Amino acid sequence: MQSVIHTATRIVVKVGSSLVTNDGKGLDHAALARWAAEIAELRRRGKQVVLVSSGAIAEGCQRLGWSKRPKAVHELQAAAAVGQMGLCQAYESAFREYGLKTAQVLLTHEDLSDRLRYLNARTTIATLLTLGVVPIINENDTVVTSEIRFGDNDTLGALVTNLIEADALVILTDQRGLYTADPRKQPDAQFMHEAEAGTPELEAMAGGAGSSVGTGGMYTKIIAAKRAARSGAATVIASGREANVLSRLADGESIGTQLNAATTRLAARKQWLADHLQLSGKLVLDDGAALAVRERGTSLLPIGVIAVEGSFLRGDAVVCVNQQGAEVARGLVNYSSEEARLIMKKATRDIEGVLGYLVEPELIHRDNMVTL
Ligand SMILES: Nc1ncnc2c1ncn2[C@@H]1O[C@H](COP(=O)(O)OP(=O)(O)O)[C@@H](O)[C@H]1O
Ligand SMILES: N[C@@H](CCC(=O)OP(=O)(O)O)C(=O)O
Repeated sequence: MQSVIHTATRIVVKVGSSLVTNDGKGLDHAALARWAAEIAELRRRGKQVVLVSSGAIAEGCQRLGWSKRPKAVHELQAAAAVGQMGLCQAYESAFREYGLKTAQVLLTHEDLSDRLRYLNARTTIATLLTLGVVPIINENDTVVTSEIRFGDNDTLGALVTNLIEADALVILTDQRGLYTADPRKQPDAQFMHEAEAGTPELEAMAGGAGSSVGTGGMYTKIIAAKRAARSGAATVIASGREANVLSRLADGESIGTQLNAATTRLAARKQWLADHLQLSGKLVLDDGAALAVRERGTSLLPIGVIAVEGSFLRGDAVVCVNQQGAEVARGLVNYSSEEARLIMKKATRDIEGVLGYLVEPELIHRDNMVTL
């Protein structure tokens, strides 16, 4: 089997607390340096990489001299705030060695469930990737309450994979990959090289949280793979201590456990936009725009829109129809209906003059649109 990472162009790499903090002993700078070197190598091969890193709470506890992870939420939040500083600093210097800039992105559940914030997060991360920056993502632990936390970063990694429509999620952990049972408890458990993500048999294989510093265990990794598969991404669970793990995966070497998505990315995205989004309005396209969007999959510019119907906000889903009323595409719109009415039929360069600001050059970016 050739690893999916060989052909993947956009990859989310998640590293867990136990790895990042050397089982809670403090930031493992040597490991961070290794991953930075590897991610730099992936970038050289033309791949875009987003890093989801845990470790803020564990590092914060270490810096505060707490030998045990506290139970109280406010203490966990304080520890995260202290530790996140250390994480950022360490990643920044590790990546600087390879001439790469990093960006800190802290997300909450609401950022991914609210459509406007979703669109903003998606656009910002895409922009960072285009600029050649490595986004380093963690949960914004300081402001979230226990009921709405992702809690473990496996879930966050999967949601980021969905958010940016990555081709693959790589979860680096302290085990070689997935076994038929927790190898800490059952030493005779069998190693699994490949499986389909999201099957009930797979969920049965994972015990609870494994290490004392991590929170998820293998169960959250399996659920993460199921979520990632919804946007058509495969998940690889592998050891972050394996030498050159990322570049070897990129060479196609089969390392760790690969959990494949049953659906393709394109099919998943069409399904998502077709099923789950309530349409808030309609844009009527002129013949040229309808043709360009449908045949060439281009972004929709304001100049190609001749009428705006309904009331919607930036980030809402709208339907695009041709002058005969036939549906051409659906997508997440960058401007509200009020703004869209002002800028329709206008060239992109005129948007700023009309509105006094430019949010995006397109009314709907091609990445946020599916043609039917
Ligand atoms: N079926 C399984 N295969 C492999 N590891 C498992 C399995 N079930 C439970 N585990 C445990 O999950 C742990 C990894 O999860 P966790 O400690 O949360 O890591 P991380 O901090 O990397 O997210 C392993 O050390 C292992 O003990
Ligand atoms: N946001 C938290 C991560 C939570 C956590 O422990 O995640 P993980 O180790 O991936 O199971 C932190 O930075 O400490």
